[in-house]
Amino acid sequence: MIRFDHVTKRYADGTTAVDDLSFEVNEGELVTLVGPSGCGKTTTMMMVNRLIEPTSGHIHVEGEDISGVDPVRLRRRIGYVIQQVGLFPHRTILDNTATVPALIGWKKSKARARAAELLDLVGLDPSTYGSRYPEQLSGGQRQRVGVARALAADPPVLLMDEPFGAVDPVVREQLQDEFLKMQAAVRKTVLLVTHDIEEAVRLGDRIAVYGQGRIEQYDTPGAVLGSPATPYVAEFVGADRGLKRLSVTEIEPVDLEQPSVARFEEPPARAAARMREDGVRWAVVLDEGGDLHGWVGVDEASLAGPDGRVGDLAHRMRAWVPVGAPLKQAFGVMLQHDAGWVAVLDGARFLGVLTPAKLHEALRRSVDADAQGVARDEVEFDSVADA
Ligand SMILES: Nc1ncnc2c1ncn2[C@@H]1O[C@H](COP(=O)(O)OP(=O)(O)OP(=O)(O)O)[C@@H](O)[C@H]1O
Repeated sequence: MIRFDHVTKRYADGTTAVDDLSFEVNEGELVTLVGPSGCGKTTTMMMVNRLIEPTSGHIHVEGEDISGVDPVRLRRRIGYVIQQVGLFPHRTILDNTATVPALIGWKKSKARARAAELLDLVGLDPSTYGSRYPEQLSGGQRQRVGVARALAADPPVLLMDEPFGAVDPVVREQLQDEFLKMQAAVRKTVLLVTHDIEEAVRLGDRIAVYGQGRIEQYDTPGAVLGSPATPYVAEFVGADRGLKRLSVTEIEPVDLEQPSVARFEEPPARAAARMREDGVRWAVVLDEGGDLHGWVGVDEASLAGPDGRVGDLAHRMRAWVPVGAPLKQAFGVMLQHDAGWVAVLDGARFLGVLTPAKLHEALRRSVDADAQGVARDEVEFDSVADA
């Protein structure tokens, strides 16, 4: 979708900002360009919409060599979001958002309807915010308008230069979440520049880690954090990359342990006998369909009368997460509830529990899976406990 072919940019003063760069961004993919100040990220991005011309090499967008495309026509296909947003101060939010559709000749009513739709998409109610002026919005809200405006003419490609850089960390995280949700719906091809490795990891399907004018590693967040290609990348992603990796590694069924099970309808005494046999203090309570109804302790099940059902004794399971959630979330839930494990659910269905040992194993398994280029359940793995 976007392809760089041996692209070099040398400025007039001799600075080589980008040095023989080749990489490709697939359709619908969000690629983050991350690296220290002055490494050439913005130059890379601005060559895509021809605000900067390469010294040599070729860039293709949607299969077309852009050096032959009229820049104005090219930019209509490419939304552009920058940190300073650049809203027109004397135009309403609705008119600001409708700028590009109006420029390319849409009827005013159609352009405004589209703008209202986009404002809604970025979480700003057009009936409240549409008639306001930029100075009447918070920084975070202005940033959202910037995103809405860039999407207004429905361009296939979106370039974003530090789009969430100007807001505080809490708002930034919120904007990132909203943007990810939106991207899941609209699936644009996105190049996003950031100097923040956390942001790069959080947003990118793939990350390009820049050294001086060059990409040092181009891979998924998991792979970059798990197996940095060079000492430079390792240094850049930081010593706490194991922690960062927790937030990009999803819980999979292969990571889970199966605890003792007590059936919802069975007599408590029977469940208690089984728990004693298994040498455990508690069991999860499941119905016939495998849905989770909480947990029950061995002592209370032993003490219950002969007529009851396990289901009547079940305690609510507070420590749980959905399958596919990041390991970091599971870890957070464990700490929050001071629990030694968390239940993992697929809807209401119980899949197993994640323990700290299994969490560690999942992390190691995902590092190996990325290094070997295979799925996580294909990794041959000797756990510490087996050794
Ligand atoms: N017009 C210019 N003339 C000369 N050198 C320039 C020009 N624009 C940028 N540079 C230099 O090119 C290099 C790359 O700049 P670029 O803006 O692409 O970096 P960046 O990675 O986006 O940095 P930042 O994160 O600070 O924005 C830097 O050394 C910069 O000083």
